Amino acid sequence: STGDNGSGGGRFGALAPPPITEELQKIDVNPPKGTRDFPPEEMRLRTWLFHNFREVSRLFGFEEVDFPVLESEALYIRKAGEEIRDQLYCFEDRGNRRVALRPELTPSLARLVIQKGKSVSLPLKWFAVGQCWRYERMTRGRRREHYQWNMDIIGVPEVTAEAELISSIVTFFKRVGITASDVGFKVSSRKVLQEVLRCYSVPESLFSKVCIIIDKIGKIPVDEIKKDLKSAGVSEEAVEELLQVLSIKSLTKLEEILGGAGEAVADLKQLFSLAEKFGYAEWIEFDASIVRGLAYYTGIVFEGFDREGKLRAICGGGRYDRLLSTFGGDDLPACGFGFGDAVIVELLKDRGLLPELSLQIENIVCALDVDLQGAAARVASILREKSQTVDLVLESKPLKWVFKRAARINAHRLILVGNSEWQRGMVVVKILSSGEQYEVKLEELV
Ligand SMILES: OCc1cccc(Br)n1
Repeated sequence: STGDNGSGGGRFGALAPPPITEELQKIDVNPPKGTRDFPPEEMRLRTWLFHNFREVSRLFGFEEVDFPVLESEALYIRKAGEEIRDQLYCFEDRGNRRVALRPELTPSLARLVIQKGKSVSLPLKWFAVGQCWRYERMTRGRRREHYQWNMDIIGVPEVTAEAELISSIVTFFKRVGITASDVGFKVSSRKVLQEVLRCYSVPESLFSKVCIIIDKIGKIPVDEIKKDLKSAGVSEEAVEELLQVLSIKSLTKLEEILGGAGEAVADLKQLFSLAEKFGYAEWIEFDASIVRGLAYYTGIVFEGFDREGKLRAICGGGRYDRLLSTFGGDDLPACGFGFGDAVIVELLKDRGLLPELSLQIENIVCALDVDLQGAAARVASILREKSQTVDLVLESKPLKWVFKRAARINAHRLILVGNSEWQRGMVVVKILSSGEQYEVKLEELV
């Protein structure tokens, strides 16, 4: 015997340690800052949204892909001073590897395309719906995760690829009831910037950095933009000309300034012509100030905006013909877009377009006697084998409870398994909307 009388005193009385009681700390039941739970109602809306993303991607002949949420940090280390770099959710794993929660999907797609190499035939039309992360100081109260729908076309140098992508987003908007009077696309090309910078002999090596600075137009004072451009190495004269050109909102005016020989004007004219053919010309407008905030864009860029000007950009994308070579691969023409799951829901709410999504269950099955629980389970299985949805009451409950649950889950009918009926191979069916009630043979239950 240990002489321990269980009082915690033990043989040596006071010397023994006190009994260890599990300190039950109440954990914080909220999700981490900037992240969301998706309880059933929110999950139904998310499923509806993603279903529309996937349906449009299917209509356009795109194949679904996905990648790890965790990627090598190296995929996102670009020296152009992007916001996405400053907000990288990165850390060193237990193998001392620098890793990051993906802030976007395009670099993963580029990595997979390189990995696949010649084993895939071009053009590739891939889409993904994936959670992306950023570590932003919560002072701005913004989220740290969102789900992005991406569609990408790899291997098509022509502007038809960008036109097709914009068409897919317009198709999505129309599916969910959004019209050209609700949203539009601002379209430009980074080649506009490139041609202006070349006129002032600004080195190509500054191109990405200048784009990232220009993308801050409207977000920080213009004097800061000018200061940043000059400290990046752009001459005062080039800065003034650049800002002038970026204020242009007409393609005709742009052609007057840049001339009609450059690729920028040619690409944009072709895109607007294709928009007419696709039937979405009323959705797009030229705006030279659009450059987007990712360093790797090289040509056409676009962003979806709400015409009331209340929300941040709904989606954005463009051409990125040089991304693969930054990962050591052979360059391939590429373009794509990202479409977040949060701003669109705010827009749908604003426009009264959120769908009515409630749980719909065809049958609630209940045993009227505890000895008939097995019989009720059998009825449930028979109905499920006929692809009928069944909520099986799993415990002995008063009928009042069953009717309340039936109402809560929007059950269409109540199947009651009672002794006298079961003895005759029957069950009772009650149509809950009408109150109609009848007996039916088990084998005839449909
Ligand atoms: O829109 C850029 C972005 C990237 C990751 C997570 C969130 Br929220 N937002």
